[in-house]
Amino acid sequence: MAEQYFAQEPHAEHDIHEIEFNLADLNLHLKTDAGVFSKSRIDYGSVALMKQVMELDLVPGKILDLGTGYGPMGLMLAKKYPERALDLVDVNERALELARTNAEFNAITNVNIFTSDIYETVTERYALIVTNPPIRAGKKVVNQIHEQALDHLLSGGQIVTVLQKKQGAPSARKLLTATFGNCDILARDKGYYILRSVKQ
Ligand SMILES: C[S@@+](CC[C@H](N)C(=O)[O-])C[C@H]1O[C@@H](n2cnc3c(N)ncnc32)[C@H](O)[C@@H]1O
Repeated sequence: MAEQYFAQEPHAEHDIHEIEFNLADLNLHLKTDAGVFSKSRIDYGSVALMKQVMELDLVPGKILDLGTGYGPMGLMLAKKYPERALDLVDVNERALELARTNAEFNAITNVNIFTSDIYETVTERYALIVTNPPIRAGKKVVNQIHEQALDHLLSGGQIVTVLQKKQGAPSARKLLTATFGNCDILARDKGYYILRSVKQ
């Protein structure tokens, strides 16, 4: 069976790619590799999510990118909010190493990049949690990411997530609504739903 992108220590032979991520007037130059999610281009869902997130008003506080991969979302937010601290976490060590390299290469210093299985090693509360959740890791993991966000957000903090309709966006919306008492669809883009819940 092919190795999954959420393997903790991928063994796939290295295949370094360099890609650009441009959004608004911000630019990132990113290295990707075999064994990590969406190595050839920034995932469509991640771009769709980021377009919405860049427009949000946030309460003061830190930002968490849960399942950061090689860092496209968290590093872009770090550039947008140089005055905020960000935590970027994943279980895939190769992805985390790339995210660290990418932070350094883009001269980004306001990020802390570390291993966390879902929220296992996350101790803070955040103004914003962004996630393009690991659908292939299974519904249980995706549900935990959404449900447990409530305990890791500040009052007024928001979680923004992206799922395709066919990969469970409607049931994720139900769970988020049950957990937070609210869940907006910020955008529908080619079958991707960008969902946002706010901690009251
Ligand atoms: C759909 S990818 C998104 C990656 C990146 N945010 C992007 O936009 O390209 C989901 C990420 O979640 C990570 N992941 C899988 N299971 C996880 C878990 N239990 N805890 C934290 N991250 C996990 C995967 O390794 C992968 O990097």
